[in-house]
Amino acid sequence: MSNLLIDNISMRFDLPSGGHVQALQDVTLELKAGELMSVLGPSGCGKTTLLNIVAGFLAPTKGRIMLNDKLVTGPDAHRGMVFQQGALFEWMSVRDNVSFGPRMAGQSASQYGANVDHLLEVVGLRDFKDKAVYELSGGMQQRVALARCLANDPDVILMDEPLGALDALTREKMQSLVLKLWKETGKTIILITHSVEEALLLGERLLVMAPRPGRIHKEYRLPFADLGVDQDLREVKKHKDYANTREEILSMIWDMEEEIMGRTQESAA
Ligand SMILES: Nc1ncnc2c1ncn2[C@@H]1O[C@H](COP(=O)(O)OP(=O)(O)OP(=O)(O)O)[C@@H](O)[C@H]1O
Repeated sequence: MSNLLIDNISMRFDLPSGGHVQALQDVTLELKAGELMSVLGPSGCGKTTLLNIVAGFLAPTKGRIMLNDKLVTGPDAHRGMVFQQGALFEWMSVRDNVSFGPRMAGQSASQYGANVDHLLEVVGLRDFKDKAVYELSGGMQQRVALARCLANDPDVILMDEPLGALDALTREKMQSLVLKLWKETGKTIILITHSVEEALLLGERLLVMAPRPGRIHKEYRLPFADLGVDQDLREVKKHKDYANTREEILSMIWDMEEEIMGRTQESAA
């Protein structure tokens, strides 16, 4: 099982105009195998940059990523990504999308078949396996994206606003599905979201980041994700600590955004 270490990461982007953006500054985090961390913060605080560095798509200017005591030097199958829009192969069937990774890894149909069928069952797509992706709704496409990621059996799943494009009801159903998959597979998950409610419901650990430079502002350990595995999420929201924590985080992010606006207006004046 995986242990993920984000070790003193900084990321500076040099701009063609000559300036630079300090997207991340001294970010250190450790995730144990099977932990689910949600990440929140105002726009531009470095959430996506951090996820891209953990995935190995970007090399940090300082620090390192270690997975199971091995240095991450580029993308590989140990870390799977799920994006806001599924990045699926539109022309392939649902089943071919889900089995894509194992096929590319050289597995035969008899090797991957049972697991792919199991995953299609778990995400509720058994009866849609022969449909083309373009025939599916947005929520179903995200189910395919989740199953496709799991078919590669990554140690860590990185999700960048995976439910952000869905309508409210579908989003709620998918939040329950993410919790179910988390418990069933025991995967380590980092999930970026702009929704405070979603971060509360899905984050066993919840990280609030601050901008300019992007850094860790505060971390919470919360009971709601565990409760949501067995309970209706609407019931979980009635938990005595839910509303207070929600208010606290909302005003924290509101204050950060006010400060950014203030700074922007000062520099424009
Ligand atoms: N390739 C790049 N070149 C220059 N600047 C970049 C690059 N990628 C990101 N940035 C800057 O780094 C900062 C962090 O960006 P990032 O996309 O990681 O933030 P975010 O918190 O994910 O934002 P959002 O919530 O809007 O998606 C921003 O100021 C962004 O403009």
